[in-house]
Amino acid sequence: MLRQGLLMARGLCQLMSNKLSDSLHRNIMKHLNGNTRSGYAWTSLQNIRAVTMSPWPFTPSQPRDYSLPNASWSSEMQRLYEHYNNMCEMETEGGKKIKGAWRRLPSYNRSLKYATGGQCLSKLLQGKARIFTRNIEEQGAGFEYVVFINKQEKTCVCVFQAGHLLEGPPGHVHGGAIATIIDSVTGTHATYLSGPVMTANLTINYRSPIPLGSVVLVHSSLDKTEGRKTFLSCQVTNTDGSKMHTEATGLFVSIGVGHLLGL
Ligand SMILES: CCCCCCCC/C=C\CCCCCCCC(=O)SCCNC(=O)CCNC(=O)[C@H](O)C(C)(C)COP(=O)(O)OP(=O)(O)OC[C@H]1O[C@@H](n2cnc3c(N)ncnc32)[C@H](O)[C@@H]1OP(=O)(O)O
Repeated sequence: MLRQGLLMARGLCQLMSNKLSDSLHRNIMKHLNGNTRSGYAWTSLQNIRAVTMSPWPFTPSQPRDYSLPNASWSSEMQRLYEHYNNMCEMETEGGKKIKGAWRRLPSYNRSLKYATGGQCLSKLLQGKARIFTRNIEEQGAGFEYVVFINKQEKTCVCVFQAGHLLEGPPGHVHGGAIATIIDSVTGTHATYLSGPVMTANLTINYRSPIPLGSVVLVHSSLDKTEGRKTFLSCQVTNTDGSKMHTEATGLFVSIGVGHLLGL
């Protein structure tokens, strides 16, 4: 089972390798080609692909990239998206690459078929597994967010608009939803830095409530790495940075394919 998982993961990575050259992909390939401690390529794979990935392993059509603007995005959300997007590496019409420190991470709503769904689910339900933050179909109702990574500074920022289905205290965002976006952003950041990881510890201080429907920034930065451990800090602020909503620290431990396959 482990060998099969590794072979499928490696096959998929190779399919993508012509078009993928970022460090996240290199990180995953390094792990797949290395020992079994970190030999799988779950959700990270589709999250690093932009529009051109082919062939897609689930459906004949391209999957939706949830990190792109949609009609539910407020003008503030759109403005911040453009702000960071304008600092990303870009290709001009002449095919020339303009360097930018930032990179937008595409985001899809499911993991790789062979590495998701959970051993406790029937085959039918395994196919229905969806990423927690991307499973509300109504645009704007749940988590609207886009993640940008700064390769040079090893930092990460997420522009997050919290929809009406994330209510906790009246008119404000649920603490669990805040924890979810923090876990997702820092988990993605840790994966980008260290390859496949799982959250071992997340410590959260809620400083001020986040109004439902507002846009906030989720900043993640690397504190240190120690062997298999990646330590990150995270702050959630309003969009001009004048108000601290939430502070967190996270520990992410590098894992191998066997960990998720129950081996
Ligand atoms: C995260 C990946 C994201 C991928 C993103 C891809 C791109 C984006 C795609 C889609 C976006 C979605 C993003 C979602 C993100 C969500 C992430 C989650 O929510 S993960 C689910 C919740 N977490 C669990 O369920 C773990 C459960 N725990 C475990 O499985 C194990 O405990 C594990 C793997 C964490 C460690 O187990 P061991 O057996 O491999 O290793 P041992 O020896 O126990 O620990 C290694 C070192 O870490 C320390 N350690 C472990 N746990 C610790 C803790 N809680 N506090 C402090 N230190 C701890 C230990 O003391 C040890 O340190 P010494 O090497 O001796 O120095």
